[in-house]
Amino acid sequence: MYELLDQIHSPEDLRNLSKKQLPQLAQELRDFIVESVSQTGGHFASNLGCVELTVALHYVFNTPYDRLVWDVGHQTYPHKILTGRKDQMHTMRQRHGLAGFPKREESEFDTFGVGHSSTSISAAQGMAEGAKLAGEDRKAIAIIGDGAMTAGMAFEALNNAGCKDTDLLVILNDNDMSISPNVGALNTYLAKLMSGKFYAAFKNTTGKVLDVAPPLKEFARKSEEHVKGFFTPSTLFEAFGFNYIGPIDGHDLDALIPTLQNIRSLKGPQFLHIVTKKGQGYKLAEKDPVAYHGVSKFDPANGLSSGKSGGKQTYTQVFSDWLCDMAAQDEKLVGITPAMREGSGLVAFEQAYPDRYFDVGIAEQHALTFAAGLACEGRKPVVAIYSTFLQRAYDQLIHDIALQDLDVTLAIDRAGLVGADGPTHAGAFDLSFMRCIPGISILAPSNEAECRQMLTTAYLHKGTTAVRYPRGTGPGVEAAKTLEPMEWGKAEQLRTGEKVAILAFGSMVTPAKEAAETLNATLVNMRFIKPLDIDMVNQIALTHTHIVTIEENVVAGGAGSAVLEALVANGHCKDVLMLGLPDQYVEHGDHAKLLAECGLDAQGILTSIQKRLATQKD
Ligand SMILES: Cc1ncc(C[n+]2csc(CCOP(=O)(O)OP(=O)(O)O)c2C)c(N)n1
Ligand SMILES: CC(=O)[C@@H](O)[C@H](O)COP(=O)(O)O
Ligand SMILES: [Mg+2]
Repeated sequence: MYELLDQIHSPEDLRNLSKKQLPQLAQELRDFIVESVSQTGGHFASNLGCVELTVALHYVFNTPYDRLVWDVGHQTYPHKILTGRKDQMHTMRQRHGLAGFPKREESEFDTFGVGHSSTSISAAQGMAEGAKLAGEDRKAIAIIGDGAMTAGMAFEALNNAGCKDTDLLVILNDNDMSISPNVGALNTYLAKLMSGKFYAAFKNTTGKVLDVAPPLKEFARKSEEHVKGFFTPSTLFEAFGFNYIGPIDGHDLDALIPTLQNIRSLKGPQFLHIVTKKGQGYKLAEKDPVAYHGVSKFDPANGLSSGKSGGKQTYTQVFSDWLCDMAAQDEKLVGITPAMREGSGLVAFEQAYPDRYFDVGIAEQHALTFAAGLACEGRKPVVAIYSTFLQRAYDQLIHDIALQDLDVTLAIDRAGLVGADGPTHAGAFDLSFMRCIPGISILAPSNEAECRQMLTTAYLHKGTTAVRYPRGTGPGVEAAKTLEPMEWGKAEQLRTGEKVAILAFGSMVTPAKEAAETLNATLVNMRFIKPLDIDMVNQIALTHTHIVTIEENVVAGGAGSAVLEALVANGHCKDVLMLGLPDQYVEHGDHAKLLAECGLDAQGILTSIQKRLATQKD
């Protein structure tokens, strides 16, 4: 039972509370998040850090008329709870349940769909300009973390918004953390602001007392100057044309609420810098915000279980081991991550080779062009990147790397569906968008051992190469300790059957095995999407009547399309069934169940082929 929280069904209810009741509400909200996320899993520490800010925003602003635009969106559980979704929190990130990120279809309070970072300022500015054009006085507020603030897109938006007189409020939620500790010059700069004249008291208090909270007179004066246009910038954000306010304690409602109320009446671009603690209120998360960034189910009394999973190795672990082993063999190897050290498996590499490790912040575009520069100087860059985030760096992949035939290896994790994070994070498109780039080579392993071998193969191959592998574990084929490459461009025929040939790519080789057995079909592990093994395709076409392609990528433009193109180019006219992800966004949920929904589990593959055969006469 939550005395106040149970009565809040919309922000209207929240706005009917007295200010005095808000600290209790915040405490209940925090308790509820601990209870609920410990039962469902999901993003955790950032949500605890955002409780007071969320209460204050919905209290002060007239949501949903006023637009709250959250960056990344992994910190929006308090927002979801306060906007009528408390009773659905137990469905978090499950199929047909609540999404882990804001989603426009889910609620009118979710003004903008997110998952990828650093979009909030642009979107909020668009909304603010839209309101102005419509003659409406609504407010637009972007809430962005210090990690998300490091991306180029955020600065593109500041650069644009700061020269307009549009009413836009940017709130920087600075907790000195990205997923791992935040990096870069901006982070150093924010730390300086923190330790400066404004904020001396915060660090040594329980977070309740501020020397200068709220600095109302100060910001009223500054904003008057700002409007008059003769103010001298003293922070980076002022130099960008914003009226800078802060830093203030983002856990202190007595500071947040009057500050926001005052800002609300100000005109032009406003920038509020708040300081929070990731994991606030749950000691274990405060102590280890990296581990508690995203969690699986846990016992709130004891925290995350520290015992090893004991299960199979994940592909990420295979990559992590390979990277360290290859780095030991080749001193030219350098490893790059755009802010995904843990997720991409670079922790061990950073520890062993700190000088050759580069966390460039949330900056995928920069990560690739930076790799290109290193390659120009004879280094051998390995960029570890999630498939979905590589989308951000498409031009850099073409223009800065492949076009110049630079020797860069992309280790593309989370290729295919990712499960609970849903469509914003699915690696559904990389085969399609990379396959058309001249000069690039693309490999997809069917198991862990092959993953290691392919990483070696790609790394030793001169030129731009990509190895794409899925989230989580594979079939459990233990990787060798050696660094042996495989034969370049050659597929592997796993089974010889009759009439039907299944050409499977990467993660789809294992589920295709059952169908191949049942149908007495030929099964080929294609291994290379580019260069495609044309000899194999020709030989299959000459000896089979039906060809089936299977991939964990959208069918449109993917690996099956490559096979189709090869068949046409070589004059084969065959019945081809192309299986893969559909031409729609696959929602969040359990990975295996989603694959089954897409017909990409063993049974689904068999059924699709049988249906097709039933419609064909040979
Ligand atoms: C374009 C993009 N790259 C990487 C990520 C992965 N990612 C999600 S949250 C996060 C850290 C964000 O840090 P911050 O904005 O400070 O929020 P905090 O987690 O500290 O609350 C990262 C790197 C992402 N969502 N989008
Ligand atoms: C919000 C975000 O982008 C990350 O926290 C992401 O959810 C991590 O995904 P993995 O769990 O697959 O590393
Ligand atoms: Mg942060």
